[in-house]
Amino acid sequence: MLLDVVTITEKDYTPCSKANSSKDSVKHMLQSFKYLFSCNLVLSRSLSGYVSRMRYLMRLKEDDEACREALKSGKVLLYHKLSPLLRKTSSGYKLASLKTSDLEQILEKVGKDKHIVNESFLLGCTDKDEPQFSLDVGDLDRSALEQECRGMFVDLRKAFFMIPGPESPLAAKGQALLRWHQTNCFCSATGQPTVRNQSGSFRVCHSSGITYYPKMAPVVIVLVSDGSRCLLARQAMFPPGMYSALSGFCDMGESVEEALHREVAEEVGLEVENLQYSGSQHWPFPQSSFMLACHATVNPDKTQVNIDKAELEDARWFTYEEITEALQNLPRDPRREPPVFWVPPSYAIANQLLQEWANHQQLSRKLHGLK
Ligand SMILES: NC(=O)C1=CN([C@@H]2O[C@H](COP(=O)(O)OP(=O)(O)OC[C@H]3O[C@@H](n4cnc5c(N)ncnc54)[C@H](OP(=O)(O)O)[C@@H]3O)[C@@H](O)[C@H]2O)C=CC1
Ligand SMILES: [Mg+2]
Repeated sequence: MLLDVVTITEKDYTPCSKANSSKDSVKHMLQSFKYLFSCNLVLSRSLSGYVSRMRYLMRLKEDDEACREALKSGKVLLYHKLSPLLRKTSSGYKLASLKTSDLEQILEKVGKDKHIVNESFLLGCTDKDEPQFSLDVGDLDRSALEQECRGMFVDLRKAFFMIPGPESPLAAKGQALLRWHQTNCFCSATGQPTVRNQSGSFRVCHSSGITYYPKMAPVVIVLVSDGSRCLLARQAMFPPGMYSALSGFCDMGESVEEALHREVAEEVGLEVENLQYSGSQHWPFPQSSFMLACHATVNPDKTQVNIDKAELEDARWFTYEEITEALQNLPRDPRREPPVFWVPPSYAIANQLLQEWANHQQLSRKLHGLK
């Protein structure tokens, strides 16, 4: 089924959609399909299997005893001071996912009480219906653990370059949940300790009765196009040569559209139109952000950028050729000298926006008989 859908082309869609769809919306539909698949929303999976898995996870979040039971037969992703444990395989590195019983033995070998596994937080469920958890063992000896686990703890940013793409969201989620619990141990109203439920889906202050749920900060990210070029910017803190789409935190009370118009106006002094939603992503750096990604256009006669130097070091328009070259030229190896101009890697939603923009440009060039 996956192959059937992915090989549908714009041409295939055009006859049945002529009556009510423009070519742009057909392209957008195709992009949305590709995005669904890249997100691993596995449509071929039977609905009942997916629904029962979600219902099972829901029960684990609500029922502490059921969650404790699930942990016994589950898998745990181990972190050390928020760095995930990776294991070498024949083809590279993978996130290490330890059986709870194996982890208990490892903990005993390094002289720790095996019951600290109960401090794990529920992350989800594998395709084989195994519940998955995350646990930070940052107060234990790192090298002793690495030896016992036959792996190594790697900073998450570096780990993203090493692990297979589909594992990145899970590694990020594990870290985000751990960080949230580590930084929300006290009630902001009473200063009293908060207590987690077994799954870690919330913390409660028994003194004030306030329940705290894990939080993400909504961020808009937008790739602005003038029809033939796209606008990228860099902050002084970015690695040398890296440019990305414009982004910014939503203010309290703002809609995505308002945040997006405001951020572009603030950062580069332009007014955008034709907003088109592309997708979303949880982003763990530096704290949990919820990235909402869109495309937008500006009038090709009004492309003069006026940079807010407090926020951005540079912002400029890039051609289709520059973008396609940068997309093929990702610095996979952080030890190598980066190219003069490069863009965020494939695990970042900025990369998805650029891929979509390049595909769109390629199609419209074909339609206009250009190379
Ligand atoms: N996944 C992806 O493809 C990409 C992800 N991003 C992420 O998007 C996020 C936002 O982008 P950025 O352009 O820096 O944002 P902004 O343009 O809003 O600029 C950051 C400003 O927001 C302040 N700030 C920090 N945290 C928050 C918050 N939770 N709510 C409101 N304001 C805040 C900062 O203050 P101060 O620093 O002074 O404390 C700083 O002044 C970053 O976390 C970045 O990593 C960005 C581009 C690509
Ligand atoms: Mg910004």
